[in-house]
Amino acid sequence: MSDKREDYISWDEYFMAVAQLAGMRSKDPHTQVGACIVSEDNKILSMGYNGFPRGCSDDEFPWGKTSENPLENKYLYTTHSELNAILNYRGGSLEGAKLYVTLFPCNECCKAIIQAGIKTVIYDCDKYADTPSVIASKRMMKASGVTFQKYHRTGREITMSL
Ligand SMILES: Nc1nc(=O)n([C@H]2C[C@H](O)[C@@H](COP(=O)(O)O)O2)cc1CO
Ligand SMILES: [Zn+2]
Repeated sequence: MSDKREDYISWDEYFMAVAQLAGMRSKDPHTQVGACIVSEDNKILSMGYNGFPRGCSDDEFPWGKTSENPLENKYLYTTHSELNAILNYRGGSLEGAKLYVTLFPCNECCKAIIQAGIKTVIYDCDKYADTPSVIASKRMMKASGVTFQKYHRTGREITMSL
């Protein structure tokens, strides 16, 4: 009998890699975010990335962020990866689920995460940690019993031929 492989990827590597892969679909030139929602028993339930809502053309709506006119910037139009992942799930309840996300959730997604019943957030980057949005998000997660933990990078590199 042959021994099993030992260099298989861990659950955390697997789900964060799926979140990263989803983020690669984003058209945002500055920040690409991906999310993957996983059940308590490690089944992938949903995925999402940041982008404009259905029907709002990636070629017609603005991707910039520096115009003085807010209507000419992306912020009023983008759906965040986490909200997309929640809304993409049509299978019922997300109660007790885990969310893998490449960037810490903002306060708006945080509210959706809490109300959807997601109980654990595993995030990679936290580049907006000092903003009121992320500070508020962490405050709400703590108050409502949603635990958040930083993903521990392993340094493993994965290459794929497509
Ligand atoms: N957690 C998040 N999930 C997301 O999907 N986003 C999206 C919204 C924008 O499309 C982009 C942020 O743009 P910028 O301000 O870094 O140029 O990432 C942003 C955050 C930050 O809280
Ligand atoms: Zn958000």
